[in-house]
Amino acid sequence: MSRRQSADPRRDAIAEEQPYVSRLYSRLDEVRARTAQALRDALGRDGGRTPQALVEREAAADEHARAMARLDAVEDGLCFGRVDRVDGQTLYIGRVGLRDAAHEPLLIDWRAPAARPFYRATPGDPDGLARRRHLHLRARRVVGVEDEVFDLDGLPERAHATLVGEAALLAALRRARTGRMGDIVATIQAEQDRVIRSRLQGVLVVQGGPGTGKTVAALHRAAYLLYTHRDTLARRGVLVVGPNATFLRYIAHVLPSLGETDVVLATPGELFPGVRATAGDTPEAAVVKGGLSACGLLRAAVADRQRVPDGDLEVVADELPLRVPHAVCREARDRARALGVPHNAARTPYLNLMLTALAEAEAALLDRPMDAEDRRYARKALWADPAVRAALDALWPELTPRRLLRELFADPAALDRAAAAAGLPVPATGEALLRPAGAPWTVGDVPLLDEAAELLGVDPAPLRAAEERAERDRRAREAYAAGVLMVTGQWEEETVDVAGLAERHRDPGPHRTTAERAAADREWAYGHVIVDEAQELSAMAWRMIMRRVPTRSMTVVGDLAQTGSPAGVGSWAEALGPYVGDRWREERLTVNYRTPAEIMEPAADVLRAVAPGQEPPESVRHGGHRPRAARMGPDGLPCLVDRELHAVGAGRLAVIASRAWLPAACRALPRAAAAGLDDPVVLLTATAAKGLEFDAVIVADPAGILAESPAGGRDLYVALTRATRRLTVVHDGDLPPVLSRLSPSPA
Ligand SMILES: Nc1ncnc2c1ncn2[C@@H]1O[C@H](COP(=O)(O)OP(=O)(O)OP(=O)(O)O)[C@@H](O)[C@H]1O
Repeated sequence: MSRRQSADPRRDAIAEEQPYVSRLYSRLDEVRARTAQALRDALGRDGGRTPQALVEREAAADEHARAMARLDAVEDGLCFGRVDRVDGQTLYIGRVGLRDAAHEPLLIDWRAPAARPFYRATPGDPDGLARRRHLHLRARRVVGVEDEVFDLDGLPERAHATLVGEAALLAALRRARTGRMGDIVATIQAEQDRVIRSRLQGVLVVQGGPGTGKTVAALHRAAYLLYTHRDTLARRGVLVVGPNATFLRYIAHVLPSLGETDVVLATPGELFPGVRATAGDTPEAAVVKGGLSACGLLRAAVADRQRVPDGDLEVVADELPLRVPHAVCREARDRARALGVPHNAARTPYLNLMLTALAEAEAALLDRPMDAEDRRYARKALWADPAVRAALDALWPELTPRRLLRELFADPAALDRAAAAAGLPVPATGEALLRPAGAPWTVGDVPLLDEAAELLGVDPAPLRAAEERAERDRRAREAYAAGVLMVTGQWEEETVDVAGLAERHRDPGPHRTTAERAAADREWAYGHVIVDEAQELSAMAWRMIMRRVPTRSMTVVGDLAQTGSPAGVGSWAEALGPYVGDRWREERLTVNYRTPAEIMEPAADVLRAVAPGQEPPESVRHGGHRPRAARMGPDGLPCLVDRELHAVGAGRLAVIASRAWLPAACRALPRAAAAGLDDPVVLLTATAAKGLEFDAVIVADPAGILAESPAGGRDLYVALTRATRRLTVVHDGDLPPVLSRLSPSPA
């Protein structure tokens, strides 16, 4: 280098990097301009006026628009790393891959194999690197660099040898929270990188304590898989399942910031198209609905809708009193059941048998012989009679999943019959499930709706409506095409046919992305499914999710020590065994990036009490504010909130309260009660706080949280581990013994 070295090597390094970074941004601008032009061309293209051509144009424009969005997403922090290999090669690592005009790589996408050593190299195993450099950019300017030199001879044995880019990592962790999760491309750690780059096939379980980066690593894995297997996954889509809408909003920004927008994010309550369930169940109902014995309950409930009249079937049709003997009705039902097809599919054969029996009763009454043609006609005429239709509908109705469940849960006698047939306790099962017919759908209902859809078969109503619509459209197109041929004088030409011309004018509907199509289709098979907070899922929810991914290509993320749902799983083997046996692999994340060691101490006491076998994760950060306990009632909260807010400056604060304190806390903090995650202060229950984090946390009424559910201890563990900087526990009675480490101080 010809430039003279100054006394400040860091400034020299910044000056050394700026020209290369500027070149990267110039190249990014060129690629953007090219993509914008391609988008304009696609929009302006006149490929003909047929609907097909319009859709093709829309699809091409959509592709370019996405590429544009991807390029826009990488503006901030385009390049964040550089590696100098021992073989003399230097590579720059960034959010996207860029090549120069001669196709030589300028910037390596963080997901490319060549970027791997940037994340994996440690002093103990430098993976071919002589040096790793972290670059910090602000608005296209290099403002900081930080080097790790893998000079093994010069390095002592260090306990933190597993941390990658420690200073950059700590700087990232010290930043105030914004209410939204951010990406971590610049500071992914080696154990997280193993999760992110694990192969697509099979089930990967990521088990780790709070704050170990399970969620953020899983989202980077989605981006990595989409990059590495774009062909398969762009076609089939990726589904990310998260526990609730607040959590999905919290993580929603991560994938777009990595340039990936085509992923379906859904809660378990949204996995049945057309239903958005948010209501919870009582613990008793959650246990009944979540256990696999709910399958037997639903099977019995469907069988209960395939009825035989108490005596003979008697119907007055067209003023004739018709009678079908009880035994014939029973035989018709048993024969339809024996077909072994779903309820709605077996209805047509059942109706045919019953209409034939009624037609024969009619013929006998009129003393009229009947041939096959007469029988067909008589069946049709009988089916048109409202009295006949009502009688047969009552015996074998056409059912949708919603109707089956709504009517079952509102009918105590039907619940008892189904529970008894399924070998479940009577009347306890019915008492747990009974509710008014108009009650909203609960999250626990959704896997049951899905199960019911399997038992009932295709919902015939929308199918019939779609068929009728398609037929109407076809006739309209043919009439239009015939008109065109008349006007153009081609009517007589044999080479032009009306149906063919009509087909060319078929409107295939608006272009929809894979994610949109997948989210609307219950039977969509995703290319990969990521399940976060997976410990909360019931056995029935697992059944539903497994239907969405027949290839079993999945990432299952969770912490068994944080299970709050009474229907949640006890072990990963229990959850996954029924679907993949023992063919799943596990990665463990062991380092806590969120909670400082001082806050983890009382949390670890709680963990030892509620989950003795589980180890708390090791905190990266030490030496922060010591957590404390304060005796006060809900009316002391506003003052404490003000003090804590002042202490965290621009950061975010959460009050996590027991359900017992919630009404009074809402009155004391009305703004926080109505707030979202973007607001400075938010009031939540421990269940709602799962997966989230805040600079400061006030845990209100720990004794209440402990007492409120069988999983109260785990809920308290979740609440205590949400803080990145400050934790205060407030209580009006005695502090629970498990928190005795927190010395009470006057409020
Ligand atoms: N390598 C990293 N670099 C920078 N920040 C990180 C890194 N890994 C994790 N974090 C940060 O640590 C915090 C915790 O991550 P995350 O929410 O993914 O943890 P989790 O294991 O899902 O926690 P929980 O089980 O409590 O939901 C987040 O703010 C995340 O951005």
